[in-house]
Amino acid sequence: MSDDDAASSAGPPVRRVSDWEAGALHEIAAEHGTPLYVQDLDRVRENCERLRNAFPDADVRYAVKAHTGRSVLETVREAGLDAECASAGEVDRALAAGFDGERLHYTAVNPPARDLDYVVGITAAEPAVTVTVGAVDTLDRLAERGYDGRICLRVNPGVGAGHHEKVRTGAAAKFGVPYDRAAEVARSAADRFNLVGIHAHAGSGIDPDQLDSHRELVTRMGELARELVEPRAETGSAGGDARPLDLDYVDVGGGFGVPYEEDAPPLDLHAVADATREAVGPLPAGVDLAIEPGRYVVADAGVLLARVNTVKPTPDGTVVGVDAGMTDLLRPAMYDAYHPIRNLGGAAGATAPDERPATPVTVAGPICETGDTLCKNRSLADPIRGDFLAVGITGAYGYEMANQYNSRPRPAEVTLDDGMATIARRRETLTDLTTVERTENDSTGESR
Ligand SMILES: Cc1ncc(COP(=O)(O)O)c(C=O)c1O
Ligand SMILES: N[C@@H](CCCC[NH3+])C(=O)O
Repeated sequence: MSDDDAASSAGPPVRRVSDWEAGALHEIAAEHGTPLYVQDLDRVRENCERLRNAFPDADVRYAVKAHTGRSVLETVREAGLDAECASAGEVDRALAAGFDGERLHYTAVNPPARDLDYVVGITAAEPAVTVTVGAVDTLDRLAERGYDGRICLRVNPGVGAGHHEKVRTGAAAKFGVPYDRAAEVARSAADRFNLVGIHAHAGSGIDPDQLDSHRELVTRMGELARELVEPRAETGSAGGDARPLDLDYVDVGGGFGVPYEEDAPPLDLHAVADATREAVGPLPAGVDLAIEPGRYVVADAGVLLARVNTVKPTPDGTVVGVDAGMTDLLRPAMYDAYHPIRNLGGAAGATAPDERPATPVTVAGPICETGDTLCKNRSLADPIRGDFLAVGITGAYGYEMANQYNSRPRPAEVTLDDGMATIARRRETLTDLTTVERTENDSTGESR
């Protein structure tokens, strides 16, 4: 089946910023103010369905870090996906959104003691939360806490991919046990814990031209799974240990890219799925394929609405000041990431944006940093003070990376469900900025 066929049941392969209904966004912005994230749960559902169509035989785990909002987690759970969590906080959110422990995978990267204590603690009540471990020290720290639950071994496959060097994890030494030690560490882990799987993740934002790296990673993981489950004596790990292990899955990570540029082609998910199955090769009986996409599920389900407050001609071109900046959407400042921007109009008495000339502009936020721009020298329908701008493809790693730098309260978020807008996360207030600070009457600061 091609992506076009799948589209009939799960919508088009990507939703562009031009596909959003301007009138509806105007109404939402007028009611809730800006900056404001809007997340469409119907689109999240479509994306889940598209993934399940493309990978019907795989366990699909949503990488919660992309968007942790409760209604998004509930939507993903109802769509039948499991959850991959990066911290105790994400596990807690997923449980609160109704995921059963057995549908949760906690990927522990240099985990703080507090996170391990939490997960070991809840495992008494939620026996099947799986902890994915990428270092022998982490195994030891779990054993010290009496953990005897499900373990997955994170492997560093030595091959990475992704939209920016800062998000290529597959070859970064921080992540996982080096590939050539993985079999030995897996066998010793199986002596102490219930080892159920192996895992690797190439990185985030894998575009069509990086599929070779994904393929290489998957090939290595398929080979490792066979070596562990169906060892031949001569392929035993160091010391000649060739005991067969009993694994449930090989998780080849997430990272499926979405097109941010207006003219970039969408990933052909069915081609990715075919390449994945071919690269992993024949898996031993009882071993399933697992994937853990985040961005693909939520990115094009979201837009960020901002309002133009300043239009300034300068010798370097027109600078359009808006009320959303790098504290609301960090990706352009952090990765030079491109997000499409559409002028929705709305300035009092002004003509509709499609009747205005296109002008090259830099869109800058309210933060006291030169890098606080959402785009540079981009052609937009001539912005006028009072217009609303829609910044597209912000549903993944948008609100999640928002912060309070410059003492700016985080923005609000509205979800759309069957077109109905509901406030999902209220706008922070100035009071929220200081709620964790010690006061004169509070000697420890810990009770608040
Ligand atoms: C371990 C792990 N799994 C899954 C993901 C999801 O990546 P993406 O949102 O690009 O699909 C990430 C993020 O890079 C990750 O670190
Ligand atoms: N935060 C990154 C993705 C990193 C995913 C975590 N490993 C982004 O916005 O593209």
